Amino acid sequence: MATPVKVTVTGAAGQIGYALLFRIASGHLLGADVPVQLSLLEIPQAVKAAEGTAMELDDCAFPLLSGIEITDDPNVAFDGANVALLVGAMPRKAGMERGDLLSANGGIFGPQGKAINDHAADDIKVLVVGNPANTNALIAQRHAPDVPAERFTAMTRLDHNRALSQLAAKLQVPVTEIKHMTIWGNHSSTQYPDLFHTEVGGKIAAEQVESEWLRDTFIPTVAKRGAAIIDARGASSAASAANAAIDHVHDWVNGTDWTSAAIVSDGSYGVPEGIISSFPVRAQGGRFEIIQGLEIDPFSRERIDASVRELLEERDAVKSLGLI
Ligand SMILES: NC(=O)c1ccc[n+]([C@@H]2O[C@H](COP(=O)([O-])OP(=O)(O)OC[C@H]3O[C@@H](n4cnc5c(N)ncnc54)[C@H](O)[C@@H]3O)[C@@H](O)[C@H]2O)c1
Ligand SMILES: O=C(O)C[C@H](O)C(=O)O
Repeated sequence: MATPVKVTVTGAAGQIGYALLFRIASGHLLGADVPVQLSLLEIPQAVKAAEGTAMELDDCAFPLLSGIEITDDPNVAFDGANVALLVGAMPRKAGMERGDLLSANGGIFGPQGKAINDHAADDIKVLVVGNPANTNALIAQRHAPDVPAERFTAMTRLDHNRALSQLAAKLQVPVTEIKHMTIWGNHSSTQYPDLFHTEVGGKIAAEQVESEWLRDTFIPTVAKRGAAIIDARGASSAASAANAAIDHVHDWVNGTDWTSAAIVSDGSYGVPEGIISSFPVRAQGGRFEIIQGLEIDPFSRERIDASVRELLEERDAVKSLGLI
């Protein structure tokens, strides 16, 4: 068998962790022929619960799972890691915005970024799920000067999938007929799900829906879906978040011609260089690249700029907290 790929999952005993680990171990993250070594990072109080999940993973006898290690030490957890899923962080409660979690969660990501810098494998790929995901990814990236910045990403794939599903329901088409969906900006209520480049049946989606629906229903439904889930479930999204994390890494590694991911900006589309913002991306040879050359209409420009402004405010807030 090939050498196993080491996948480190933080917050392994949490609700996303529980929905994620079994799918990684069964081959959905990297492919049905890629053996996986799992490394679970938890805080000391939750190590026992992570051990319980590991017992269940053992009991599945997954052919691709070559081993599981569990630790509360980031230096051990990230040692030799090829893929790191940074999930461990507090979820928001009803009435909070994700940005309200910055001071509670920001402190987690500096030490983890440094541990990745010092111990991870040369090909490390990092996906930050813990909220506020974009800015936590920025914190981690800034603590890892030896790792190429492009390896730090944050998750907007859940927003992308939500947008696909809402549009498919509206137009009564299968999600597979929708091409070129894009989420711009922050994984927050300012995000901009863009239907002006999305195509359904080869035609622009924005031209197939009423402009009021696009503005007053579609955008807010997608952008506030996380809060609606918390309201309905009494807990933040877990299985759909785990599914999106699988999609993000799977496509990053195996390639895609178009999806959404929050990656370090190179200044494209007027998004200031260095912040981690969602773009339309393709993946090729294990690298994301921003899809270039899209025309941005004034309606879209205003919304992209608003979300980017929020990212700049979050960056300045973590600067003043001494986190970057
Ligand atoms: N980007 C997205 O689309 C998206 C979607 C859903 C949830 N989230 C976020 O993901 C995070 C996790 O959500 P959840 O529902 O699994 O929460 P949860 O509370 O069920 O689990 C979080 C786990 O993280 C662990 N943890 C806390 N600090 C840690 C640290 N320093 N190192 C390792 N583990 C640590 C906790 O012990 C806990 O087991 C939250 O911040 C949530 O808001 C993001
Ligand atoms: O909304 C949240 O706080 C959880 C997560 O980010 C989501 O989008 O479901």
